[in-house]
Amino acid sequence: MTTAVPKIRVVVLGSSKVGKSAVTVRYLTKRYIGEYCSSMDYFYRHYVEFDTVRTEIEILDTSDCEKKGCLYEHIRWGEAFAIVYAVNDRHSFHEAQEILNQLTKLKLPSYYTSLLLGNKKDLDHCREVCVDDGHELSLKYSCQFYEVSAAENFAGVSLAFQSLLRESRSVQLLKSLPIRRKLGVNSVSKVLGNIFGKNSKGDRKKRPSLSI
Ligand SMILES: Nc1nc2c(ncn2[C@@H]2O[C@H](COP(=O)(O)OP(=O)(O)OP(=O)(O)O)[C@@H](O)[C@H]2O)c(=O)[nH]1
Repeated sequence: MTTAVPKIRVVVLGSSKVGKSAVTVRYLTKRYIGEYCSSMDYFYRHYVEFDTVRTEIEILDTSDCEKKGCLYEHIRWGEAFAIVYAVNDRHSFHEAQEILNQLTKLKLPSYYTSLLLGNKKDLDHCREVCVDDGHELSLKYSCQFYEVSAAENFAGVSLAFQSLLRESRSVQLLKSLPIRRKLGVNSVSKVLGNIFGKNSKGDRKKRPSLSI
């Protein structure tokens, strides 16, 4: 009997021209491509390995979905979300906040994971959004937060996507556990500890590796 390959559906959202395609392609290919055809959504399929388990990743890099009116559809489809803004564009930060707001309204109470990504960190000289604003917003919506530059390097972008995927995979594993009775607080902390790398005494275990 063949076991199904686990799958994570990722949606990349954000205002126009913040670098959604740039960060997505940087993550997938390590390359930076300056210009993309706007007004198109791009769909990618990609595989990563979590603790020797091959996982299929589907990434939807969206474009102008507020104007096209397909935000709702994209939010319904995805289970992990990267919300991108540009640090030199205050308006894009407000739009990111609006998307996080919509996510909360449309997705809860089902599980989803989200990542707030401040792109174009290299344009520090014309910054309109400070790091603290990003942190604050991520705390408000309980999402991960990274500032990156798709133009300048691969490492930051890769780390951000890996964290989002790892959290999403952990949530999937938790959901798939055959819980027949209510777990006590200790049991829940044990399960979380196993996934996030702590044992029940609070000692940190070696983090499982992720190769892409
Ligand atoms: N300086 C700088 N420019 C960037 C960076 N990332 C993307 N850009 C530039 O920003 C512009 C928009 O990038 P895209 O990746 O097309 O942005 P997008 O959000 O996918 O755009 P739409 O699909 O039209 O909404 C391009 O000119 C990129 O070269 C970055 O990290 N730093």
